[in-house]
Formats: sequence, structure tokens, C-alpha cells
Amino acid sequence: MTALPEYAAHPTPLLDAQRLSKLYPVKGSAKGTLLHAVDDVDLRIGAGECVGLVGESGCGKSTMVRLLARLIDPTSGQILMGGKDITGMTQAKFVASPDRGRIQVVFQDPTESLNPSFRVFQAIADPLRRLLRLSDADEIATRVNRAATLVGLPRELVQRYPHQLSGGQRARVGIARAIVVEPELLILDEPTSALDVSVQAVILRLLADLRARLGMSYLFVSHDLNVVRLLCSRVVVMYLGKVVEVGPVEQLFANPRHPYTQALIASIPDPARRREARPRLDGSPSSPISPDPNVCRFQSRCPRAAAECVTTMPALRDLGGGQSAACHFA
Ligand SMILES: Nc1ncnc2c1ncn2[C@@H]1O[C@H](COP(=O)(O)OP(=O)(O)OP(=O)(O)O)[C@@H](O)[C@H]1O
Repeated sequence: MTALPEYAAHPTPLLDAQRLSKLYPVKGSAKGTLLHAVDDVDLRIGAGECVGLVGESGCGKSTMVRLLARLIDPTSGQILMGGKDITGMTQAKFVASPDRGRIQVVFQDPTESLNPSFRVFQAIADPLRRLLRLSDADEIATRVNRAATLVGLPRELVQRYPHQLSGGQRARVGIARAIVVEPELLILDEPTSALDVSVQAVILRLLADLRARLGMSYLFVSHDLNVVRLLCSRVVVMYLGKVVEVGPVEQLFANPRHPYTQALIASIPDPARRREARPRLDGSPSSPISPDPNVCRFQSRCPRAAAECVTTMPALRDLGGGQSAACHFA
């Protein structure tokens, strides 16, 4: 796919994937039949930029994540990190290279990515030892404690095992493990989909805060367009292994060009329609605290018309301070 004009805003991208492909043999089919899990994809992420990657299940998002983090080798194509080709070496060599710490991934299910026999401290210290080859105990402790504080993990939890934590706390440990090596790019692969809705909102706000504080770039992979709209400035839409549309988030939502993007946006639940269909429980249209969990309690003070509210997650609308910190229009 040729570069689109919006890339011009990032002339020297932090990450520049060029014509990236990953082909898998199809089991049970005629010999030589290949599945194009990722098919000739260009993707650029600017320094400090938050890019959303969306698409339906099976379109190739996770394969893209694994390729970009060099967890698997591409069939063809190049990945440049700060202008340096990181596909020149095999995945096995990349793991041992200093570039490994520049890209970190927060996976979907924190439980799966945490070693059950590691206490939280060990879990966060592990990438420092493995990727940065640190061995000084004081330096490791300082860095682990700093990362734990940044993600809001209380000190007393640092000596616990993963099974002694809540889902939200485990998610924080997963994020701390990723940021402890101070990556330039954080890839978030559906980071909240395994969490309760109320915890999702808190973790999304934490991620937004961390990006603002640490200046990292994010690739935010999600099937939830509302969340992508809240957090990202640019969106990449994948369909059947290909990128079919790229654009600034508001432009893409206002004027989707590709039929698949149009269908994705049309499938977003319309909160305004739900509100009309459902009678107010207290019978009072002006009640400041809505009993309807699908109606934002800050709606009366919101500069946007109710129909324009992008947030369908009730808890995300309810983060306090008169207007949600995560609200796109706050
Ligand atoms: N190791 C593999 N071997 C063979 N096929 C694979 C492999 N990994 C992924 N695929 C196939 O590649 C395609 C893309 O899979 P991928 O997991 O990247 O999609 P996805 O968009 O992340 O889906 P989901 O949102 O459900 O995780 C799918 O058809 C999948 O079956």
C-alpha cells in the first residue's frame, strides 16, 4: 500500500514497516497452499504517536504484533526502528540484541504472560536482567520500584505471586514489565479485553497517563473502535491481512472511505438510539445522576450533543472530575 498524506506529519517514523508479509502453510490443503496472514503491509508510527490497529478476528492483527515485536520472522518485508533495519537479523538473534528492549508488548491476558512461580518483583525485574543484562541488585530494585509506582502498584503487592492479585493488578504488573526497560514503542494487544468493564476503564486511563508522562509511542490493537477513538490519533484498518484504510481518527470516523471501514463504523452500537428506546427509571429527564448505566452522568455538561458521544462503556464515562479524563471531548 502506498504511503498516505497523513504520514507526512511523521517524516522520520520511529517504526517503519515496509511491505511486511507473513505466509503460513495451510494444513490439510494441497501442498504449497499458503495463508496470507499479513499481506504486503506498510505501517508507520511516529515518535510519541498513538496509532490504533483495528479489524475483525482473524484479519492478522496479532500476527502484525508478533512481527513488529520480532517474535516471529516475516516471510518478506522490512521493519526499520529509528531508521535501523531490525529485520536484518533472525528473530533468535534479535532477542539477544540491545534493540529488543526498544519495543515491548503488553499482551491480552496478563495471567498467561506472567510466570506463576515469580513474585511481582521478579516478574518486573526479569526483563531488566534478560533484555538489558542488568545485574546490580540496587539498580534493579530502584527500577522495579519506579515502574511499580508508575503503574500504581502498592509496595505490599510487590512480594505477592500472580494468583494472589486481582485481574486489574495483574494487568498493572504486565504493563510494569513492559515499561521497566523504558521502551520507545509499546504495543498493546487488546490489553483490556480480559478485564471487567470497570477495570478496563481504569487501565485505559493509566495507559493514557503513562504515554503522556513517558512520551512512548503506542500501537493500540483492538476490535473496539470506541476505545481506539478515545486513545489514538490515527487508525489503521486491517481486513483479510491487508491494510485497507489509514487516517486521522476523526477523519476516518467522519468519512470512512473503504466499505469495510464503513461497515465497522456502522456496527458501533448507537448510545443515542439505546437511550430513546429505554425509559428513564426515575422518570426525570433532568436528573443529574442517571440511573441508566448507558447514559453518561456528565452529559448535561458535555460540550457535545448526546448523539455524538463516542463512549459506550459506562464506566469509561464515569471517571469523575465532571468530565471523564478518558473522554475524547473532555
Ligand atoms: N502459527 C500459525 N500458523 C498458521 N496460521 C496462523 C498462525 N497464526 C495465525 N494464523 C492464521 O493467520 C490469520 C490471522 O491470525 P491473527 O491471529 O493474526 O488474527 P487476529 O486479527 O489477531 O485475530 P484475533 O483478533 O481473533 O486474535 C488467521 O487466519 C489465523 O488462523
